[in-house]
Amino acid sequence: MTDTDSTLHAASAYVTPNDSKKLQINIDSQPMALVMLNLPLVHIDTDFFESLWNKSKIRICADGAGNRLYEFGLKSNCLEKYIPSAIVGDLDSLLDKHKDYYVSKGTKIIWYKDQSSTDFQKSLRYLGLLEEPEAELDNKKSEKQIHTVVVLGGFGGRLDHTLHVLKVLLNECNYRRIIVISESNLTFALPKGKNTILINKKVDGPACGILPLAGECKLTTTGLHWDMVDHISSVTGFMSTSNLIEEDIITVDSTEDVIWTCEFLIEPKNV
Ligand SMILES: Nc1ncnc2c1ncn2[C@@H]1O[C@H](COP(=O)(O)OP(=O)(O)OP(=O)(O)O)[C@@H](O)[C@H]1O
Ligand SMILES: Cc1ncc(C[n+]2csc(CCO)c2C)c(N)n1
Repeated sequence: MTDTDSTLHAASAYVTPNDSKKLQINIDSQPMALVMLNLPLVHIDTDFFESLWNKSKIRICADGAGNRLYEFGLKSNCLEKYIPSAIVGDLDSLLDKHKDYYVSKGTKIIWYKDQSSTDFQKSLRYLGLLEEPEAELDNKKSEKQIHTVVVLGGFGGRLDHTLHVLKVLLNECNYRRIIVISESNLTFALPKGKNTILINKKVDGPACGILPLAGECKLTTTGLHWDMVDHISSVTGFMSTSNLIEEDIITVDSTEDVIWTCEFLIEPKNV
């Protein structure tokens, strides 16, 4: 289905429960880690949240996200159900009452005091430590397992934080998959070269954009309403925003790492 040298992205199938595309490709092979950021959880469908939570092997709250999770748990009567593996950060936002509760339930509190990385970066740093193979056993080193990170709440709120999350997606895109789910978007980085994006029109689109935030690049695409052929794109020059998804498979060939973003809507049940 795809060129062998093309990077396959099946983000919406990966995060959506019971997506039939999962049957076609083995996208569940990478374990999921959930990283929650400090933004309101009010917009998220509770069934969708539960499915993400259950699929995740590791659940990390970035500092103040611990407060959000606590309030969400209290309001939806499932405080005990959602106990994070760790709360990570400089811990200037986490309330003592919430910290004490989660500690009593087994959550690890990880304090990184530096003031030059965000709590999102600190959360990824901690995840990296968890991924380190155990000490050698019988002269065999267990293999390092890289998680796909699903981030809840990356955008909206403060613009500096929002841009910082995008920067981190670009920084990490040649190392691990990170998928950001925000109020109405699904966003991830495409490493330079050929990319194939599998679309589920029930939840993805129609609006989408390709953001050349790592610098000027040349783009060739298929499957979009306004496709590009060797089109120069940059933040101060031409940038493809308000484009539309036409096909179930989109291809993007880029000379630089870029951000892919599309509308994403999980219809809440019982509405
Ligand atoms: N208003 C916001 N808008 C967007 N993202 C946010 C916002 N507030 C927090 N975040 C995200 O959630 C993470 C954890 O939030 P928290 O408020 O604990 O962060 P912080 O890094 O201490 O921020 P600050 O710069 O306010 O000290 C941040 O690293 C950031 O990625
Ligand atoms: C030039 C420069 N600008 C800003 C910060 C501050 N800063 C960046 S990330 C972070 C942690 C937020 O929790 C803080 C305080 C710095 N250190 N250096």
